[in-house]
Amino acid sequence: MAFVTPAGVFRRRDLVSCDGWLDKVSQWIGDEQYEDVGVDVPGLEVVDLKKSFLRKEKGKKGKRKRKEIVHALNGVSFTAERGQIYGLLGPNACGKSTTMKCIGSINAADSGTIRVFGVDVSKQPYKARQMFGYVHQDAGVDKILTGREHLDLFADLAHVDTARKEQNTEDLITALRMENFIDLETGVYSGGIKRRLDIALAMVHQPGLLLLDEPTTGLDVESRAIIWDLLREFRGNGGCVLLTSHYLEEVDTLADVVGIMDKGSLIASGTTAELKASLGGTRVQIRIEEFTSQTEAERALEHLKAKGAIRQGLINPGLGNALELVIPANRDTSDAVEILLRDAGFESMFSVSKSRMSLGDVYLTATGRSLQDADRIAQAARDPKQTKSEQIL
Ligand SMILES: Nc1ncnc2c1ncn2[C@@H]1O[C@H](COP(=O)(O)OP(=O)(O)OP(=O)(O)O)[C@@H](O)[C@H]1O
Repeated sequence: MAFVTPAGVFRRRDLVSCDGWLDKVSQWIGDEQYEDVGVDVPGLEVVDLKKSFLRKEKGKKGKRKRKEIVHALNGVSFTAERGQIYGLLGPNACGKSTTMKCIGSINAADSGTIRVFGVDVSKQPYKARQMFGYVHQDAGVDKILTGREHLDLFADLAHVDTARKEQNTEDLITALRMENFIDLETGVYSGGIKRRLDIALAMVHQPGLLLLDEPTTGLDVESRAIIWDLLREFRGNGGCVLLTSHYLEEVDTLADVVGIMDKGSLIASGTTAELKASLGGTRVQIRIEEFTSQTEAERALEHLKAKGAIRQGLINPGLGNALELVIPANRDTSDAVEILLRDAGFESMFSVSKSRMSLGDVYLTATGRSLQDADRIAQAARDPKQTKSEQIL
């Protein structure tokens, strides 16, 4: 686990074992980190970001190790303004965390530019870190310290003066409703409370940009609602947020602008309303039978494709092999599809439902896969050893 603090990036082992660590940190921070920046620059600018990894597979005795280059980011560009939540959406392994890690200066990008409030992250990392707070994908708190001790430590690392530290700490404890937990060792915290503390740690030095890598994955409903409220308040005060998520609903609800990532590239971006409107079609779900066989569902889908009746379509095994279809705007929607299916010998439908486009449909239309399917494929392709080493980091 890495802690990203304004003073640098540290591993958990540094935190527990390094004597005199704070003194060392003090030498690394200069006063220039605290200079004000212009108010007109965007919170975050990412230009043509590229990053590849060399993935090495450990060979068995006597056998060669296999090496493979993974192009995690293929030139990603986007801008997030102040007072805006920018949601990065995409399946496993599409490059969301790598984007975050490059912005957060955990990974060095191969090429491209990242500016946080106008400050180039690769040229002035310490200054940039003063301006953002980073919440890692996995909870990054230490078991042996209390929540308050963590906050104290992180505020000290950022050289927050005592009065401001006390005020910020109290504000965050109240906003995240942590009063009953803050003086307990974090070893006894539930996942939701740990996550709330993680967010408090990222905000204790009052950054202008928050980088949140899947902040609510697996959280209870209460913690999620509390975090959402805090993010809305932060945005309302002019803060800028970059958020990655697997949850369509979260991005749809929170984000002002959404970037959809696939295979290391940003394939679409805009407000959720713009993205949905750009599709200009209708979403239809058809269940031929309550439980349609895979063969019959495939035959029906092929028939609709051959007739040019749909723009995208897939079979949903989780719903009795239902057909999930995107029908172009100029087509007469579900009735025409039903007639075509009847022509192909499918007598009556178990159910037919129409809806407006969702963010999931935007993804489906852009990639030809549902987000869930893309997740499953990426999960299967991912190297388990590398995944483990990323988790340890
Ligand atoms: N340190 C690393 N070494 C080798 N490959 C890596 C490393 N970090 C990431 N990758 C690879 O880069 C690609 C993008 O990974 P990344 O973690 O950015 O995806 P993601 O979209 O955040 O997925 P998830 O939601 O599962 O975290 C993946 O193929 C991943 O295996």
